[in-house]
Amino acid sequence: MTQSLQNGFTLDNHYLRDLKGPVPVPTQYAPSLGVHRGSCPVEPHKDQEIKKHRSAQAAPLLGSCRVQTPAPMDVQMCQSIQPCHADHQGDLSAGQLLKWMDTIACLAAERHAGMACVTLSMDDIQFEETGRVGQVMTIKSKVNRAFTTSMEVGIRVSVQDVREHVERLVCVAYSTFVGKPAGPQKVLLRPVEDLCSAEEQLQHSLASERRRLRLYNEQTFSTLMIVERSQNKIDSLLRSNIELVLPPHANHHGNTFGGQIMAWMENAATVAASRLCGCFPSLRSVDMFRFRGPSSVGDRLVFKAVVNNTFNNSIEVGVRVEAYNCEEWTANKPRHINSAFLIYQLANTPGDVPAFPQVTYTTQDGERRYLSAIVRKRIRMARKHILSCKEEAPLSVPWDKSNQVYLGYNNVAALTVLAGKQDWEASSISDRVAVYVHEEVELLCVQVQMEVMTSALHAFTLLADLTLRPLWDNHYLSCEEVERADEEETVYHIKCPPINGGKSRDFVFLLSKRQPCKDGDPYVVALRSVTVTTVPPVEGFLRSEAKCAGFLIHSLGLNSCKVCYYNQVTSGVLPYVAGNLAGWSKSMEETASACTTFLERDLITTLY
Ligand SMILES: CCCC(=O)SCCNC(=O)CCNC(=O)[C@H](O)C(C)(C)COP(=O)(O)OP(=O)(O)OC[C@H]1O[C@@H](n2cnc3c(N)ncnc32)[C@H](O)[C@@H]1OP(=O)(O)O
Repeated sequence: MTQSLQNGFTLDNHYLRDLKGPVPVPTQYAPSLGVHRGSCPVEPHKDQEIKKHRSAQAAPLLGSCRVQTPAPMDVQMCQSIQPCHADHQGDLSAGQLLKWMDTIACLAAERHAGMACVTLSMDDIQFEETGRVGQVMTIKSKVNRAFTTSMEVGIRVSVQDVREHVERLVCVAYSTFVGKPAGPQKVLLRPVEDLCSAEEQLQHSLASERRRLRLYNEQTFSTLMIVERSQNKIDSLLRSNIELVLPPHANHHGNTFGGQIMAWMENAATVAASRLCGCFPSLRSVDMFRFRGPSSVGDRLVFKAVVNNTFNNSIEVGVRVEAYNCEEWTANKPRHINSAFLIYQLANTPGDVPAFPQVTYTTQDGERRYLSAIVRKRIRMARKHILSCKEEAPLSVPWDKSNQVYLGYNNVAALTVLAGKQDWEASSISDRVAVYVHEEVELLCVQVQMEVMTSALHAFTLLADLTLRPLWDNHYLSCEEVERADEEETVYHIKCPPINGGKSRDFVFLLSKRQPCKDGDPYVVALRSVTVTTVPPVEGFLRSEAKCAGFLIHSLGLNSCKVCYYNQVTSGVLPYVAGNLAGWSKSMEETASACTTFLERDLITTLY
């Protein structure tokens, strides 16, 4: 049963949702020990441990204060979309949605911290749907994990047409909040405990991975910001907009409401995007809003929006927010309080090929923004795949010797199709190694090209013997031959080390190798996962799968060749390439160099 409360908040008999003011707490949600939430009773002996842990957590620490608070719960808001929330086309304005999301996330954060909190950042958001006037938006939030002084709040937004009873997902977002310090001391947060459901546990562990990504993102942003400050040129496309912060724009602590700042940013970006396109592109995603410093009533906020680059079906608009109080305004000394990048797409009407006008740059600063938009697109793509953690249907096919011809053909054909894909984007290029990525809707592939000073046949011989791979690839702990069907098809069992605190993994691969049929054809070494009854799951290893991977080796002359490695990224492979895709690791380049060195050494003679 659900009761309606003011401002669209609801309180139901499963979750305490309205956190405004002193709402009576049902006994099962009380923070006292020994009580349980939902179906997760606290065992008596654990009860003592938790008590000890909590009292330790509650002790004040040097230079900080520690707050003891009730366990975190879902907070939920339902809003009926009114004309005042919508744009001129009757769609819910993204700015209004951002305000609701920020409010609801803040309430979850404040419940966990037991004190006033401020938004530090809101991560990338991908909007899957929009809402229309008359529909109902449901926005839920929950603290997934508290770190030291910051905590991650997960936000889920869905929309429902009440006549249809079908709820559609609008977006999932993650905000970071910190306790609002009363003085110079930072507030240390107690950890999130009593993770009952598998989903809560999953989100708790994923939160630290997401944190890693956002802190890495922060470094990238700061580098960009340093360049921006040092170059004081304004591109012709840059548009400025000013807002005066009035009392209705403040939050419940008297600072400028974060949701309002995001809504103004979205407005500035939308104006820049629609002026460029001459139509109304829709906001599809946002690259992290980072609240760098506070602003308050009376500040003038200047929003500088510029279209950085246009791609095949999207454009990126950068928005920078500068705040001035009266004195700063006179002295022309702004405070940089926020920056974000917003991605727009044209609505796809059937038969329409969306086309964006090309952006050209005329200044050095314009060029920097143009190029960094390309880099951000790649990082965004990587983060999307890393964070989506999609469950896949089983990818392995049963290995059956009687079906060897078909399986081998299938293996080689899949690699040939993968290699034939167009639109590979360069990710890193050095003298002898180049890494490329290719993305389609649900598909992410990587390609590593190496120039090797050895004959194509020599490289093929070494690469087609997978038992040699641990000698140059430190992603391989070991590789054992399981079954050699004939000269061309062999099944191997590979064990891989754990990465980034994950589990060790193992794979069972069918390797199919082919010599060129005619001059100019490449040598082929194709790999895909198979299931073999003689290799059951191994304790301590997570059985993982690869759908399509392998090498194409092109001869460039007697003693040189180009080796191209391809991999269609699956959830089992992703942990090993995630760092590369997001830009914090160079492991692919390092492995490629090790491979080149290995192929150029005359190992055949030493090993046989
Ligand atoms: C009703 C909705 C609520 C609102 O309207 S709030 C109004 C809008 N927000 C604001 O005005 C806040 C403005 N910002 C600020 O005042 C300061 O930046 C703020 C939030 C106090 C933080 O300042 P500092 O403490 O100096 O920041 P810090 O560098 O020491 O980091 C503190 C914790 O944050 C983390 N952090 C840094 N950059 C991050 C990022 N990009 N994304 C997520 N987390 C990030 C950092 O690791 C640290 O966390 P931890 O202590 O390791 O747990």
